[in-house]
Amino acid sequence: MNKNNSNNETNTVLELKPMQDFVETEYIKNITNRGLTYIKAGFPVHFRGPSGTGKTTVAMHLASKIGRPVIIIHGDSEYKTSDLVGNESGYKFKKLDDKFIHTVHKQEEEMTKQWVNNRLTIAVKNGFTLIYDEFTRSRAEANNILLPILQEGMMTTSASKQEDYYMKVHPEFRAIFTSNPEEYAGVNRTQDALRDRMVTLDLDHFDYDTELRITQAKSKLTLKETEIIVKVVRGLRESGKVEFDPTVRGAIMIAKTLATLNTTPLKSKETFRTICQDILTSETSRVGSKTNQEKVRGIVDLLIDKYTK
Ligand SMILES: Nc1ncnc2c1ncn2[C@@H]1O[C@H](COP(=O)(O)OP(=O)(O)OP(=O)(O)O)[C@@H](O)[C@H]1O
Repeated sequence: MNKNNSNNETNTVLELKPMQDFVETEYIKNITNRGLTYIKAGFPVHFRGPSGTGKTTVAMHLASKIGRPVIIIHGDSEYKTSDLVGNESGYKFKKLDDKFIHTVHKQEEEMTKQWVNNRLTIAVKNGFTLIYDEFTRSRAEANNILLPILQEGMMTTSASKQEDYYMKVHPEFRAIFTSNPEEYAGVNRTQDALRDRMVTLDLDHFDYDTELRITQAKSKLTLKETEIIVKVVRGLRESGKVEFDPTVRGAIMIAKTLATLNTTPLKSKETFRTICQDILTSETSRVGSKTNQEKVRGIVDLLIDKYTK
């Protein structure tokens, strides 16, 4: 295992196994198969969509289908190219014992700077699958290094003075990207240039069947009880009156909280109401505006009455 001394993160190589409660509906199969087709054709795939639309999960699922070891990078505005590629870090000490002059045991310490590979280099060199989650969060200057990798199959380790200045990308190297368009701020030429070199698949909130099955898989409530939760969450989303759409995460949180309390929407409508109000106002109004929260409460109340009759 390699350590990145500059920020103390671990360059973990993962062997992805299928997720235990992974839900594979027609929608998920379709998006995964499309992704796999482009990967097989040699193109990087980019899953783009708002928060909670399953980008990271689909990326991991696709990576597990590719079947190679996986390296994950999470986009970060603080990243420099060296955080992706690696840098010279610390010193390697080598002690020399001069055995020829027996009377004088001369000891020398030879110091050589050590190159520490970071995750991108490890993936490119060994032909691993790279998942670059939320890549647009990193600055364009840091991501610049990806252009020749995706375009020419060549990595230029210009951030260093290491010997192999140009490194050929391993033929089994594959890259999967995710991004959230809500976070994509303004004109950023490198990010656009990168996007031209990948196939972007847009994800939206899950269809009813997928959202229902994911919520049920995570909570183990019955299908009938889970349906009520999912209908309330979708009803709020489809009302078009909220600041931020509630996601499958809201439905999962409500269902898991009810399961922990050993109750259900039909067993205790009032507990269900309180939990929905708390979780859904929290998910949909991020600045905590009272007017928005009141609006959400009103819509949620009506939806609960409608679906728990
Ligand atoms: N196919 C699936 N099977 C089971 N659970 C899933 C599936 N897809 C998504 N989920 C669950 O739905 C939630 C949201 O998914 P995920 O984190 O992949 O979305 P995302 O679009 O990457 O979100 P964000 O942009 O906020 O990171 C997670 O709790 C995840 O475990």
